[in-house]
Amino acid sequence: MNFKEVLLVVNPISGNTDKKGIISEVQKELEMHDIGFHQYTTTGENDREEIKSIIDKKNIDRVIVAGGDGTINLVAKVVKKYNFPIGIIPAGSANGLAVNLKLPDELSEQIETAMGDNHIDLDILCLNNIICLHMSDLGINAELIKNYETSSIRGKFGYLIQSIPTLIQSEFPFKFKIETENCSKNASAVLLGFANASKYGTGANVNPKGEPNDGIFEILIFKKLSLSDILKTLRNETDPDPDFVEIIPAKKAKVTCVKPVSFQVDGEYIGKESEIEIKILPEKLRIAIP
Ligand SMILES: Nc1ncnc2c1ncn2[C@@H]1O[C@H](COP(=O)(O)OP(=O)(O)OP(=O)(O)O)[C@@H](O)[C@H]1O
Repeated sequence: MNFKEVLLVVNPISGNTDKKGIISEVQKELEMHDIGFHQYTTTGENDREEIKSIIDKKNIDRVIVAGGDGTINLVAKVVKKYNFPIGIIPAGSANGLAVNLKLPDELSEQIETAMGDNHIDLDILCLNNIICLHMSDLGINAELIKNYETSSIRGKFGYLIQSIPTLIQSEFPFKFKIETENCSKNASAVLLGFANASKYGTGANVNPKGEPNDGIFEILIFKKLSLSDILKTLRNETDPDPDFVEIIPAKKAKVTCVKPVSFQVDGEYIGKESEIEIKILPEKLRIAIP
């Protein structure tokens, strides 16, 4: 192992699960290899500043994140300036990035991967100056996340409960103008996705050709809510019907909304937006993979 000091960043609320088992296993493994163990528990406030300060003061040379996509995104904002990889112990409600990176299900294998030498240099999308590692979207999914964040029930069940009022209240379809380096078009959609990977955290394979390290992102125009097509994506069928989802690869793009539309990045609700500028940052994020 070519690192000496590890910071474990733990989100205590993510996925509505207790993280004591993860913390003790990571600590045990590091002690066995004579590697320094440091822990930071997120509070939801000033986490970036606190993490940066620990990395600098303790000469941290690997960060392991135990949380969901929102926590990984938070850590990425700090760590992308440093040269070491981050390891991921998936511990969120829907671990979209972990699903796409095919991280193992067993904690012992997750720890082994997080401390291993294999890595991927992940593209980092930037949407209106907000970084995205996995999936962002405008429309009904962001409305669902907004309703989830204001409710008291966490975890997957919380999302399920919010899906019905979200469907009833939503004013879809939303109208957009999409401009990329290659095309300009108007679109009407239930959801307009910006994908740096192929799957949502549910495992729905909505962007079968998407790779997280190819220097390209995909704009996904979901034209209708179709249960049969959603089930096909969940069954991992890799040939989506163009009447359900149209996919536009791009290196940069601008999307203008006819009316402001709810917007989310890596599972965090941002707000209602009228215009989104999307590009890929020149720097990459190094993540340990199996
Ligand atoms: N101690 C804390 N108390 C409350 N919120 C926190 C705390 N630490 C982090 N957060 C919030 O957790 C969110 C990130 O959660 P993450 O996406 O990693 O997991 P998740 O299980 O997908 O989350 P959620 O249950 O919200 O879907 C951020 O909004 C962050 O502000």
